[in-house]
Formats: sequence, structure tokens, C-alpha cells
Amino acid sequence: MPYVDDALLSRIRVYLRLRPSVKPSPAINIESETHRVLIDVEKSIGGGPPKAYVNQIVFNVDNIVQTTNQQTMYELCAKASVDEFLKGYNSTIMSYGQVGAGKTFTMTGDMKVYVHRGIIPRAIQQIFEEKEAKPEAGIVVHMSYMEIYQEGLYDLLQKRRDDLMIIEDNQLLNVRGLAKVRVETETEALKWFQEGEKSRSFGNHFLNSLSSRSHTILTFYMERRVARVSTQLALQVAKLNLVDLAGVERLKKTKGDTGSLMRKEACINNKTLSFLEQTIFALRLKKAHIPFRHSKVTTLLKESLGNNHKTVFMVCAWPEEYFLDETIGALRFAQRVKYLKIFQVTHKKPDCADTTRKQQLEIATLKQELALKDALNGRPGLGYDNLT
Ligand SMILES: Nc1ncnc2c1ncn2[C@@H]1O[C@H](COP(=O)(O)OP(=O)(O)OP(=O)(O)O)[C@@H](O)[C@H]1O
Repeated sequence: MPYVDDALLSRIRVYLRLRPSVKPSPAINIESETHRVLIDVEKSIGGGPPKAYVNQIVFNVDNIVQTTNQQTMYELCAKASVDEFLKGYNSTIMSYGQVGAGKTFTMTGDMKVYVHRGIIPRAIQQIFEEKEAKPEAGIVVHMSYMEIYQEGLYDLLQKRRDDLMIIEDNQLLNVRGLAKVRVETETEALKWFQEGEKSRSFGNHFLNSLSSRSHTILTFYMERRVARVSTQLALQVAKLNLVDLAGVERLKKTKGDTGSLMRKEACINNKTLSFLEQTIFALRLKKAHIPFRHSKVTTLLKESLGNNHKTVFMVCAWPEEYFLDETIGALRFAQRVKYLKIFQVTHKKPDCADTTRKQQLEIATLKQELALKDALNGRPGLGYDNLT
């Protein structure tokens, strides 16, 4: 009899974060206790007077965060995913929403003000606290950081700006040439992350002076030893993806010049986000063909939307009247994601300490890369991989 793990059957968790607003739209009604958002929309019927009927659209999410307090937001929405990663489950935390709604504030936060740091620096802190607290586990952490800009895939931890290739071998996804840096401390991981941020593509438009023009994926790879039966030890590996998607952008609202680079970026980003939505829709309808390969983002997020993954969507919205359509769009997306089930059926009760065939392949790849790095550097240890 196949064994179905209830925890893995759980659907993707979806949290709504509302950017603070001086004048929130009166059409948006938040029911915090039931985690529902009710939006009043005007319905005009053919030829009749506008605003004749008022409809209400109801959206359900797993929690609604209205606070600007980053610590509370982390505890409510992200800490559990990092806990799961540290227990050996592959996890993803992803931000989605219109431009300027607070995706980067949620994921990265304000790195200059300690209390305003976002999910990424807090996750780094949690990972290294665990590493220090459990020396017997021999936790080894590597990280990689990439951006998808105009459908090109770039390594943010390398100075060279080559368009990297995604290779899928035996269902194992690999980005050829992507640096995986071994990090020993929180300070070291933060330093690499901030280095990567410097190479990221930002732009300035009417709605956001520091707008992300690309999608970014920061990944932590953990390897730890766990006791199995009696004195046997097993190797456990897991991945944590921290994804900051570019914003959904209405060109007339960001007011970019016709033919400008900003408009081109917006069109490509919107197209990618629409592919993401189509992929989720196809998964929800259990279609025979799931269009993962339509974009680099969906190819790279295939694992996060598929089996064996714990995924959180942080849907960010700017609850002003002017952005009501965008808020409804983001919530529709949230609704589709919320009802997507991730099924994991195994033929025996899964033991966290067990490594699956796929994980073994990942370990082997990592080990090969490290061996090659050692050979190149003439010494083992920390540092910068630059492997192709
Ligand atoms: N919850 C929040 N509390 C306080 N300030 C916020 C919050 N959300 C967003 N902001 C502020 O709003 C501005 C825009 O936020 P941010 O850059 O994170 O948006 P974004 O969704 O990442 O936009 P884009 O898609 O253009 O990159 C920033 O100045 C940020 O500090």
C-alpha cells in the first residue's frame, strides 16, 4: 500500500502582505480572523446605470499580514519554511505582486536598518544558529544566487556575466556554471548575498525608485548527518529557494517612455509572470501538459511547484483605489495557488534521514564540484566556485 504523508499533502501556503497605505481603498475589506479579503466591485449591466449592482468577490488566503514589523512577518510566514528546510525538506519562499507592492521589502528588507531586514537575512541567521547549536550534525551550507533578466540567466555571485544554461538530466535540474559558494558563518553568507545584490538589475520608474527589473533566486543547500537506526549515520540534503519575482507592471501606470528599455523589461517580466500563472493553472487542472519550459523562471521553479517541496507564496498588494485591479489580479493568482495540492506518495513511510536517488545525485554533483574546486585551488575549504 502506498503511504501518503499528510504533511506533504498540504497545499502551498499563501500569505497576503499589504503595503501600508495612507488612503486604502474602501472597496477592500479585510477579515483578519477568517483570513478573507472581500472586495466590492461595481457591476454595470448593458445600458443600465453604472454602479447599479455591487458584487463582492471573496478571496481566501492562509494569513494576512498588515504590519510593517519584519520580525512578526518572518515568524508568521517564513520561519516554518526554514524550520522545514533544516529538517531536510526542500522549501521555497516566493514573493509575487505588482510593482512597488513590497516584494523586495518583504524578501530582502532594508539592509541598512537592522529591524527592517527581511526574510533573507533572517533566514540566514536562523540557518547559522542551527549550524552553531548542533555541531554534531556537521552541517555544511552552500549558496548560489542567480537572476533571470530578459530571459537570460545570470550568476550574481560571479563577476562574469555569461548567460547560463539550464540542463535537465535524469529529472535533475542543473544550471551549468552556476557558482555554489561554501559558507561557514552568518557574516560570510550575508557578505555574499550583499555582493550579489550589487550586480542585480534595478531601475527607476514612477511607482518605485528602486524597482527590480529581474527575477532572482537565492538558494541555500544544506548537507547534514543524522542518526538513523543504532549507530548508522545518514547524509541528509535539502534546498531552500528564496525567490523575489519581478513585479506585475501596468505600463501606463509606471509611465515608461515608448520604446524604452524599461518598457521592454516590463513586457518580458509580465510575459514570464503570465507563464507562471498558466503553469499553476495547468497544474491545478491536472492537465497532461504542464508548460514549465515556456520560461526560465517556470523551468527553475518546477521543483518548487511539484512534488517533495514545501512552498510559501508571499503575495504583496498595494491596497489603494488606483491599484484595485492589480490587487484583484494578485488575489486571483493567490487563490489559484492556494488550491494547488502537492502530492507525494511513497511506498514506505519516509524517513527524513533517508536520501532519495535524486538527492544522492545532488550530493554526487556537489562533491564533484568541490573536488574540482580543491584541485583548482590546490587546497580544500571555503571559497568561490567557478565551475563549468
Ligand atoms: N510593508 C511595508 N512596510 C514599509 N514599507 C514598505 C512596505 N512594503 C513596501 N514598502 C516600501 O515601498 C517601496 C517599494 O517597495 P519594494 O521595492 O519592496 O516593492 P517591490 O514590490 O519589490 O517593487 P518592484 O516590483 O518594482 O521591484 C519601498 O520604499 C519600501 O520600503
